Order: sequence, then structure tokens, then C-alpha cells
Amino acid sequence: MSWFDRMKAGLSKSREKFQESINVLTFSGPDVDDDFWDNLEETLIMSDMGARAATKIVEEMKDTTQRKALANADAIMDVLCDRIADTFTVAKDGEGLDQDPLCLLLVGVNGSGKTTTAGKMAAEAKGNGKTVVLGAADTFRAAAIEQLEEWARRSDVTIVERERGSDPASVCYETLEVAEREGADLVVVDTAGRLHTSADLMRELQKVTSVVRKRAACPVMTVLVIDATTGQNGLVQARTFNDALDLDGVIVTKLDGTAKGGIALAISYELGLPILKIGVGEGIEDLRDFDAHDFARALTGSEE
Ligand SMILES: Nc1nc2c(ncn2[C@@H]2O[C@H](COP(=O)(O)OP(=O)(O)OP(=O)(O)O)[C@@H](O)[C@H]2O)c(=O)[nH]1
Repeated sequence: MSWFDRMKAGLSKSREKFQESINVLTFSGPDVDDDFWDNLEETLIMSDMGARAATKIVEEMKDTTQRKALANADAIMDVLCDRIADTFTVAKDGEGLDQDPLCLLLVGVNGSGKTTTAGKMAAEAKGNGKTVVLGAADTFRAAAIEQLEEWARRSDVTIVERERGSDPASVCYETLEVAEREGADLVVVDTAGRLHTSADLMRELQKVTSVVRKRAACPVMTVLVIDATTGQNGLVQARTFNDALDLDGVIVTKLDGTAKGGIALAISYELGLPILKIGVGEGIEDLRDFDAHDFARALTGSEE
């Protein structure tokens, strides 16, 4: 199955709702009436994209349909996809993952996929001929260090690690020293995850981000790794991390799971953060660039 089909399968819950909504239009004839718009707005909200993004999309669509008389289901679907895609925040030129050298600090709640994403990022960059250093700053969970070691071994990249319980900020410091010595293009730091409500975690991460931002000789991006299957709670999580750490972007994992998926849009739109990558499986190659149009097509089931 291609990665797009996996993402599509993962987003099937949302897609069925969208199709029901659009079918109402087909059955009720070509006129787009208020019920249709209400139904569509509700469907958008149900996909977890949040009321603000949903209202914006529907208002823009009403405007387009009035100007262009797009009163048939396929045309409406195309406009819907475009509006969803345009609602995502995009990274400013020169401020995305293509910066070189770059230090990525991956943060997020436990189990969101940080360690796996760090490994996939390392493999991808190494495959593109880059020098990569991984930093195992998740010193909270012993298995996380071993897991990252395994990813480093698979991709043949340097890893900086210390024993469980060490100070994560010192691991970061050492990682940046090693990265400088090796002339690394990409540094990826894996951090510990606990509940976003953990004050300890936020304090620890604030220390880590401040050390990394001060010490790094290259741009630093603090990136939230979020599990797409988290649903609406994902927005609360993202807001907590953003308030504490001033995030630069988001990586959405497990889009191959049974996600509603709209949460990616809610976070990107409401917090003004670009989606930098998406995870569509557990394998080393299951990390993809985010394409807002592909995402909108998979979410709505529009076949272009
Ligand atoms: N299906 C699927 N599973 C994923 C994806 N990304 C990560 N996982 C799985 O999610 C689980 C948790 O991933 P980890 O990388 O260990 O998560 P973590 O955020 O480092 O966890 P903590 O160290 O506890 O904070 C693992 O079983 C991964 O294989 C994805 O895109 N799709």
C-alpha cells in the first residue's frame, strides 16, 4: 500500500463523514442551501479541525460559490480541498527543515512518536548525504536511549548518550559540541515525554530549550511531535507546549492509524505553526513531507 493510501485509510473516519455531507447535496439537488453549509461546518468540526478553522473555511466557500456558481458536488469538493489546504500555516522561506546546519529539538507527550521520528529524520538526512548527530536527551526512560541507539545504528549516524537519569540539558550541551566537531548538517535531539500537564516536564524542557538555543551555533527549531489519533485534546497539548517553549513547528505522527486527522489543521491554524513532516507508519521510511493538498484530498476523499 502506498503511503498516501495508508494515510487515506487512516483518515477514513473523517472521509466517510465528508462524503455523507456532500451526498446530502447530491440528493437534495444542485442548490446549495443553508442546511448544506450547516451540515458541512458540523462535519468539519467533527473531523477535529476546530470551530475557528471550520467557520473560516465555510465562510470562504460561501463566498466562492456565490461568485462562481459552483453548485455541484464535485466542484464543491474541489473548493473544499483548496480551502482546507490554504488554511494551513506555511513555514516562512528559509525557516523550514531545509536549513543547513540545523538543530531539531523534538518535544511532546509520552508515546507521541518522538524517538521514532528522530530515527526517521536521521535516516532521511543520512540518505541525502548529510552528516547527522542524534542526542538522547530522553534520560527519563531507559528504553528510549536503547531505541535511539538502534535507530543510530541502522542509519550509521553518531549518537550522544549518557546513562538513565542524567541531566538532559548536559546531554544537549555535549550533543552540540560533538555536532560542531563533526561538522554536522543536522542535529536531532530526542527529549523525554510525560503528560503535558506535568509541570516538571515543562520546567525540564524549558531548561533544555534554553541551553540549546544559547549553545547552538546553528538555527534551532523546537518541534512538537503529536499523535494524530489524540483528537481534540491535541490542541490543548499543543497550546501548552507552545506557551512554554515557543514552538517553531509540528510533526504529526500516526496518520496511518485511525485518526480523524483534522487536529493537524486546528493546531496549524490556531497556533500559527507549520506542519513540517507527517508520520504514516512505524518503518524507517514512513516519514513524509507534508503536502497540504494531499492531506486535504485524503481527509475529504476528493479524487483529483
Ligand atoms: N502507526 C504508527 N506508529 C508510530 C508512528 N510513529 C511512531 N509510532 C509508534 O508509536 C509508539 C511510540 O513511539 P515512540 O517513538 O517510542 O514515542 P516517544 O514519544 O518517544 O515516547 P516516550 O519516550 O515515552 O516519550 C511506537 O510503538 C512507535 O513505533 C507512525 O507514524 N505510525
